[in-house]
Amino acid sequence: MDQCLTLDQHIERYAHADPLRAAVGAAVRAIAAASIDIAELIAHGDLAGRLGRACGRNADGDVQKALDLEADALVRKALASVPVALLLSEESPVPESIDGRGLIAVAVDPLDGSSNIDANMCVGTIFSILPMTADPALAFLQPGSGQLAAGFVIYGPQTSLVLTLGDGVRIFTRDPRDRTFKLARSGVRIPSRSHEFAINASNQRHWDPPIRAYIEDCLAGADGEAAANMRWIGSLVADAYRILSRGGIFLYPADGRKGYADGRLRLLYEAHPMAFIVEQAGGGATTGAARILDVAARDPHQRVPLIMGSIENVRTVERLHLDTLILAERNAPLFATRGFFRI
Ligand SMILES: O=P(O)(O)OC[C@H]1O[C@](O)(COP(=O)(O)O)[C@@H](O)[C@@H]1O
Ligand SMILES: [Mg+2]
Ligand SMILES: [Mg+2]
Repeated sequence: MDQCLTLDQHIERYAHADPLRAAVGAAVRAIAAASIDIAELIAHGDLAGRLGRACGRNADGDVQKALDLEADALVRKALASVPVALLLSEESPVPESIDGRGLIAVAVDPLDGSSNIDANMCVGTIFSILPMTADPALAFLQPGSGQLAAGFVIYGPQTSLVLTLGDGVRIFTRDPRDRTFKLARSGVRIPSRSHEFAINASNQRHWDPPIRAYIEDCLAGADGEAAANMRWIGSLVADAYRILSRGGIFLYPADGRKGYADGRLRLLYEAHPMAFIVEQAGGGATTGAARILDVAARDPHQRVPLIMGSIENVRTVERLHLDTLILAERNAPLFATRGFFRI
């Protein structure tokens, strides 16, 4: 690993006189610069609880906090000087044109995990970069496999930027002394199997049979193994960072609640970039029935079930979904035995 390699130096090497790569690199640098401002805003302290104050609702109906809007403004300002053709933000109803000659389209979740702001817990910024299409209306309708780059910043005890440019995953950590990101880890790999799972268990009664069966077996200790450990932070960036560090599986499935037929997370600026990162680190990301990177959006704020992490765990969840389909076709009872592991 290159000791003390900065993000800027890494991007210079990557961009290397290629106009499309130069545009990608410029966008990553701009988002990284905005993220340093966001990190400082958060670290400055929130004495009056101002950052967590609700101030409206976004196009998707989610409550917007002051920090959601400030992060959005900072990212937007940083990208204004970059050749980005289209920008889609969680906080805007539709994609916006920025630079008619731009070569790339950027989707961004300026502030992920906003329910954690008041609790002084980790939040983040997530982004995905796609090549611009001849017809602008098609730019955000590409499958996730079309992404040129994806990343997220986690504002935690350390501020770190997790990045893939399609050649593995690197983690850069902010050095507060000179406001730069420096390479902390390269060639990040997710262990192929893990006993740690992350799901919002309060929704258990609404889950479909495959998810219910998987979690039941995690808790029971399937196949004579030790029972699994559970972690749920409620910030996708933090749950993803933990999985990149030590493995595990994250599940935000579809469930039976009104408005959750496709889960909670948004395809273009949450699931696609996370799936790209996780696959580049040797993990898997699925809806249960399809690889996330094969899914193309129908609309900008589309939601999608997201199950990602250690590849063997993800494959097990996929197998449970397939088994459900097969059993439904045969009209067979789903729970002949307690769990699907024993079908
Ligand atoms: O509150 P829930 O339903 O458990 O959802 C938590 C999930 O929602 C999110 O906060 C959604 O992201 P936003 O905060 O950007 O809307 C994820 O970070 C997290 O994984
Ligand atoms: Mg989010
Ligand atoms: Mg958000």
